[in-house]
Amino acid sequence: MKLKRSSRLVDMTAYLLRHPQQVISLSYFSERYQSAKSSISEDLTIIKENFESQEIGRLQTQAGAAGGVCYMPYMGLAEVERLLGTLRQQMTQKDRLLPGGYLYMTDLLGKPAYINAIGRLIASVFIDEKLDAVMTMETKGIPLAYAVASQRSIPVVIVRRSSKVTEGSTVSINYISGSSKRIQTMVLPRRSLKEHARVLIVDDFMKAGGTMKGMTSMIQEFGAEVAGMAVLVETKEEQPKLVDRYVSLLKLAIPDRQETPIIENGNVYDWLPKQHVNPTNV
Ligand SMILES: O=P(O)(O)OC[C@H]1C[C@H](OP(=O)(O)OP(=O)(O)O)[C@H](O)[C@@H]1O
Repeated sequence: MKLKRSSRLVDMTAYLLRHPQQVISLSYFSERYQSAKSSISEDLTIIKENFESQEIGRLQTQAGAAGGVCYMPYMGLAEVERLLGTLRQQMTQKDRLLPGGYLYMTDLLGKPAYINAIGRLIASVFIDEKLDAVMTMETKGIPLAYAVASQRSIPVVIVRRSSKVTEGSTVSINYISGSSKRIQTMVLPRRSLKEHARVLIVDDFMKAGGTMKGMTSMIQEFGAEVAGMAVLVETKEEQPKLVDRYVSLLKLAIPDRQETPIIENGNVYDWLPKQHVNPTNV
């Protein structure tokens, strides 16, 4: 389709936003818009400058025959602070505290606006990491895993508590879930991960870290690698956790006999890549 530059810029931007982390050749855009590569290159420079000034993401150019341009989403610091502030405000409600030191978050995990923003933030933290898959443990971590994976155009791998005849042969490991101090089982179909795959593990909540530790063991069973670990909320108690070097967006503290949870920022600011300057007020 032959478009004038302003329409080309809108269509190209929409195309890039719909194909995160995918290398798109200049030839593709040149044919799509029936325009010279030099015009396309100028267009991409305009988009890149706007993406970066508006903190929407990076537009990386890759040289060579298989080269092209790749949109890598990231969330700017101002948006990070707004998102964490909103989540803290939503979670600091008296009736969210559950027996056993849990926090009711299912309503928040079910809101696309929240879960997609949380996915974009976690993807921002790992923007410089090569990732082949996102792993989570059924059930509440699943929306979060898809939100992160969609920012990187990579698959989600869901670990279950028991094997299903509909998933073929499986690998099964036992782990101690710190929450319940009981030996539990994790199961993953053999087809899920290739050797040397780099896997980001995400979950909605971390108490003792046993579930996260179990998933790292599962990844090792497949000869794959843990590229990182991220949770939406960790508990301030149950320290030290059974894993270290994980990212947490928020931290739950439960003061004695107080019914209202205290929600603080987790360690995410320590993990944000260099283009985010750490705020002074956290
Ligand atoms: O750090 P740990 O002590 O291992 O606990 C974290 C677990 C517990 C909880 O899952 P559940 O609520 O048990 O299960 P589901 O997500 O299926 O509701 C949460 O989603 C993490 O997976």
